[in-house]
Amino acid sequence: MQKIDDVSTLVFTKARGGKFRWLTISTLMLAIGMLLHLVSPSVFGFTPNWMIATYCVAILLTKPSYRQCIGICMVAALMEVFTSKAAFPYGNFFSEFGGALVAGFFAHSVPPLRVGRFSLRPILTGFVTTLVSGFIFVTILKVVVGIPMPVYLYGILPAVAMVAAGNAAITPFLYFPARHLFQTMNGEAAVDEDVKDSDHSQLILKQSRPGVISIEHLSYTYPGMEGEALHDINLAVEKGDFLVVTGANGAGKTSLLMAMAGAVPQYYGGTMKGMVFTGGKAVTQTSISDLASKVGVILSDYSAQIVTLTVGEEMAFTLENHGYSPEEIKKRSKEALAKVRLTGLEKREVSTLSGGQRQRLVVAAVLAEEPEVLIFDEPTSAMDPEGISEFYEMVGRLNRENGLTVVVAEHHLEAVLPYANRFALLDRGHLLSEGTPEQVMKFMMNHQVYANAIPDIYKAQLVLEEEGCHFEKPFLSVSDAQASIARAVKGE
Ligand SMILES: Nc1ncnc2c1ncn2[C@@H]1O[C@H](COP(=O)(O)OP(=O)(O)OP(=O)(O)O)[C@@H](O)[C@H]1O
Repeated sequence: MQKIDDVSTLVFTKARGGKFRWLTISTLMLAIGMLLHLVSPSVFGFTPNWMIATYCVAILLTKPSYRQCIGICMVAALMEVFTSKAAFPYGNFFSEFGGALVAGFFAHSVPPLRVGRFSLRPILTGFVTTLVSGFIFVTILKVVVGIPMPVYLYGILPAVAMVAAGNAAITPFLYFPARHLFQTMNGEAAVDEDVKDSDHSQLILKQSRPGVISIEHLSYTYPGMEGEALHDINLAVEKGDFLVVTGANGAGKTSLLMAMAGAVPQYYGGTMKGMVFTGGKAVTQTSISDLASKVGVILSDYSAQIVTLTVGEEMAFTLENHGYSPEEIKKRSKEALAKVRLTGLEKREVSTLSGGQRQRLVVAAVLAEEPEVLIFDEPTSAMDPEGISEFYEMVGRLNRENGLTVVVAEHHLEAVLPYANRFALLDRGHLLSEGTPEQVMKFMMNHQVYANAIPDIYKAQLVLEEEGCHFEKPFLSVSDAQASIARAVKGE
């Protein structure tokens, strides 16, 4: 174990990909392989092994772990066993086990070996994997069926080499279009064949200051992007804080929130410098699902987080996956629904709820997991002014009464700032100012950065102060202003 004292020098790279990207891509590739296997076109008189070629492509595209490679290849072997005409088809399980290790090795440890823009790796992977897998298969066949040695040596082994050569030819023909297709579907940088994932498992990383979330020298670049979305951010979120993060479009608010939840870089991939500690753990050393039980995230597109038909089912969904008993699920659901004022709606169909109620349902489902921190990414973008006030009244209550730490990315400052004790301003990936709402608003005003977003009521206070008035508290809401002006008029 290596102890790292200065996290500012740490660099973490990860190829983009959700947890199940390898599974979806390999399923698709194997289905294509099966289809081609059944149709069996031949190349120069030899029938290539389409199943091996397609799993090589899936493994090269997604770089799954060795265990996942074996999983993919066992599915391929099963398909081969069902369709094989060989005397001992079960040999496929052994041969594809070998194939999985070889293809995994090429994906993880062999560089792309470029000739111009063209990578030789798919050719080599197709050839060597087929050679090794084929050798294992025919050798098992020889032992089990009793093939004579001369036939094995001079007939079957050369045939294996020919099939391997055929696979060397077809693998790039499958690989490059598939790569192009996934890039088009997922964005330019979806397939990062040259990115070698960092491994922090052997490092001892210590948070340098207290806080449920500590962001230390964080810089982050999305996969395939040139510029940094976040640059050298240092920010700590203490237990019980209500932190609002603001900034113009593209300032980096969502990226920062996703870094707090570990989705950056673990889900999005890319390159991260520095470190984020959430719940006392470095995000690169904790799985996203572990982080999710500590940090609940409500996305701006909250509807995408609803996966079931009724309110009760939605509440139970994640808890069931965590293995809670039916009694515990019922208790947690009831408590969480009460916190968001949706008591008694368990039987209601989600489609009959209003937008605001749906959002509160998503909050309740997250609350039922009893996280320490709630993260909201621009939660009010689709709400009317009344809905916005009601929403922040609820979030403020969860913060004050339930002791939940809250982080919100928000443009509409008027409704949220009365509940916030901390405020941060981002501008083109830089944290320009951080402190109390009053300190940061003064900074925004003085430097004219995103000053249009400052609530009018606070601007009115600044005008009055320029005229010589003095108020003890900042005007964060109309009621703050009324109370302060009333006290000033009475001369208190
Ligand atoms: N998935 C992605 N891949 C590549 N670049 C991205 C991705 N998401 C965001 N970016 C880029 O990162 C930068 C910061 O974006 P981010 O979404 O974090 O900003 P934001 O402040 O939340 O913006 P908005 O208010 O518009 O939601 C922008 O330049 C954006 O184009």
